[in-house]
Amino acid sequence: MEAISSFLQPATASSFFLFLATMIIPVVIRSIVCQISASIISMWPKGIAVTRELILHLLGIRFGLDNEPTVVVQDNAVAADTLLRRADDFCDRPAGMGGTSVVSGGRLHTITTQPYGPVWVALRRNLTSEAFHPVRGLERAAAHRERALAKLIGDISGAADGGVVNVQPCLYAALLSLNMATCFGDDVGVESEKMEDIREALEEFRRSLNGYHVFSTFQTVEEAGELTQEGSRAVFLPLIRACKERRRLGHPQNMKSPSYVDTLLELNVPVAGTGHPKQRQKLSEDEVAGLVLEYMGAGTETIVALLEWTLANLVVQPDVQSRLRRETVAAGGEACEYLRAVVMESLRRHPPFRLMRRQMNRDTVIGNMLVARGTVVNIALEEIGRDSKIWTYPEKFIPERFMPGGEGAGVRLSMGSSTADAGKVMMMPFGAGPRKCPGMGNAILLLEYFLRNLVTAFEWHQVDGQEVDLQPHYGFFTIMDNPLRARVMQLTTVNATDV
Ligand code: HEM
Repeated sequence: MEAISSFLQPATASSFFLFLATMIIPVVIRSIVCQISASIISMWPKGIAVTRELILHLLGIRFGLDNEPTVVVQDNAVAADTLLRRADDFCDRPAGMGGTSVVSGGRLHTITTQPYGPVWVALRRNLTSEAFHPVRGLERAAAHRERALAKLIGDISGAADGGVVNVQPCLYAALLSLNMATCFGDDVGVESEKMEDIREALEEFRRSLNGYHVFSTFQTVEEAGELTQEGSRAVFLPLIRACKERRRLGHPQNMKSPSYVDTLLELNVPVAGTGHPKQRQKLSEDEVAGLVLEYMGAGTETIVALLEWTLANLVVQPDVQSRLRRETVAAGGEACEYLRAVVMESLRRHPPFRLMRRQMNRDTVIGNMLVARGTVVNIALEEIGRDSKIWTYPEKFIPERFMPGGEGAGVRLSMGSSTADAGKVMMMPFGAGPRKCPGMGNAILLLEYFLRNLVTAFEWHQVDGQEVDLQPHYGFFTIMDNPLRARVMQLTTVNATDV
């Protein structure tokens, strides 16, 4: 009693009521408005979902920075219309929020975060015309791929504890070493302890991204971004400087086979905001570090996640695994139609990005709804690939659907900017339109390369008493909630087969 009465001394009592007025009442009002907006959301036409932030925005009510007006497009016809027919209205990404901001620590230095304009064109063109050039770039990386595969096979054989392997760390180490080699080149000696620092920086990047959810506050994202930016500078700047030194000494490797960092150091980008496209400048070291983090993050996490999901499905469905092995062996270890079907089914069923974010740069009609400039548009990539109007048993992993006669036969992943493509949209794991993923060709090549070698080198089985759990963990990337453990049986000594 004494404690309560002293708590209610006149001065404290008035602070208590002030506390009620400032803290509790807005929460109550907010909850009532949210209830109203939730009912409006439930009545919204199918195909487009709106968040309560958009309703609040339309009602003229905003609660802090995290209340961005947001639309979620769930229908593939609406998504195609949005991304292709109205591409110019959707070519920006939300600045200062989202995973893009995490990557750049809140500064617009990566391809993903650049506003649609000349700097974005220069950075993106550099990636696609060099490292990811469909012939020159991908051939340049062939030796790196072979080394990464040999490491992967060795690690899986070595890590088998009574035949049981934790798959993800082996995949991660192989993809990391491959991306390090294509990013920095062969001779910027990335010794194992440096590799460990890099793994930790990316782990930090992944942790901060996975802790990030679509409706996180701006502050959370910014804090995570600063941490990541700091860690990645410490790790990547010495390597970038080593590349610079190698260039200064005129090392022959730069001429023959430039790495991604070599191309970035060579690049001249337009000076943003001057309006003079011919006025150009070199990238700063920090900008290069941001682009390196983007390359390493996007190129490692996505491929590792998809390979792990695919192997998990092959463990659960031994008949699919046997058919894949049989047809790959029949094709002389090379890519075959069924391999492509397995990869397509994985991309449909387990796209690493559940949502893709854009921000509208003018008032536009999406579906039948007029949506204001500045609204964040989320395209629900996962839901689009699981639309039961298009896919039979959409939740099941059935590669046969992509074989001749199946509902997905002939589906194209690369919707360009042509509006004629819009009718063919059935899934878009790589996005669509001018800002679609520039790593798509490389990603498919890597998925097919590692997968065909992994199924011909090993048989993959369930661990006795441990069922494979296909539950997803939805962070920034969609990964397995319970990482895959598999019992492996070595079949052959592998000769890496490359494209
Ligand atoms: C299976 C692997 C991958 C998937 C599923 C994937 C998916 C995506 C998606 C959905 C987007 C957004 C596209 C849009 O807004 O329309 C994107 C953008 C991007 N991806 Fe990928 N990605 C993959 C691999 C890669 C790789 C290997 C790299 C490069 C190392 C990469 C680099 C990028 C970049 C730089 C962007 C931003 C493009 C821009 O804003 O212009 N991705 N990716």
